[in-house]
Amino acid sequence: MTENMPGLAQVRRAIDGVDDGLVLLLAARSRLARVAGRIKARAGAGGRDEAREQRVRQRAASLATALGLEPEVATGILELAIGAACRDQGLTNDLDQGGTGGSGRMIASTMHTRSDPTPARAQQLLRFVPPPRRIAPLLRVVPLAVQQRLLERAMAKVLSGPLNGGALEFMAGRRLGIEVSDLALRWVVELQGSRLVVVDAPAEATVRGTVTDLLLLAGRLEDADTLFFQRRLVLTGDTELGLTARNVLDRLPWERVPLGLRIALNRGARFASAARSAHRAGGGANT
Ligand SMILES: C=C(O[C@@H]1C=C(C(=O)O)C=C[C@H]1O)C(=O)O
Repeated sequence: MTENMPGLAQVRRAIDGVDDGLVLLLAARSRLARVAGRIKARAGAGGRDEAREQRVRQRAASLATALGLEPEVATGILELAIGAACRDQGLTNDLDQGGTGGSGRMIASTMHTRSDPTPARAQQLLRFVPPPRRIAPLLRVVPLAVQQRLLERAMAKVLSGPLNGGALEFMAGRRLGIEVSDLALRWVVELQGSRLVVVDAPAEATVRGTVTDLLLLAGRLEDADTLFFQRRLVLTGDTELGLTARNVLDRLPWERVPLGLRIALNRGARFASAARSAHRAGGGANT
């Protein structure tokens, strides 16, 4: 059938050549990463370098955009390459409890869940977990005041360091919206004194995302840049306020968040993400 299309065979041969080149380049990258790993190990500084990984992703996304390629194509391939390089160096994706990285932060990578595949049986069971949009109507029976109090308490816990250290001063009198799209939840928070409170007023800037992506961000399993690049988190309204808030959250001293909460967020995010993958694999959409 394809032989009837003039020129197609030649173009496909050229595509094959490019694909071979891609694989060759990936093999070369893998060798170089191994050398980097050895150099770091010799210097006694083995471990993942989150900031470096972030720069790698950002460079690829910018170059791809400049070349008219979807940035996700480049970052997706690099994400796989970085994950493989880390596994090659024997680096794990687990919670960083102040170990090798030096920064004490947990490693953020989209590979966390993918490099730790969910066993087939668990995958089947996860499909029975209702997707968030089906849980949304149930949440509506939770009184608004209760929801607000829970959110205020969670923010006070997670953000106690920046709140007491004055890092959130820029939020004084400003109103930031948080929208969990698939749960149909929406809050507007404002800094009053040293407390973030939920208010009943329009937001100046809003961050919107699914519960799974927001949990992945809060649990540091994915970083804000990746989520914004991939438009899984969307910022609307006053961009400056939104970006400042995002940057502060990005620099959040994770090691100061109570360990129990860190683990709960991490587990919750992994669970939500695994359930989403199971739904997608099962043909579910928008979960
Ligand atoms: C290769 C290195 O090790 C890891 C792998 C990276 C990569 O594949 O680009 C980047 C940072 C490190 O987490 C390195 O430190 O450069």
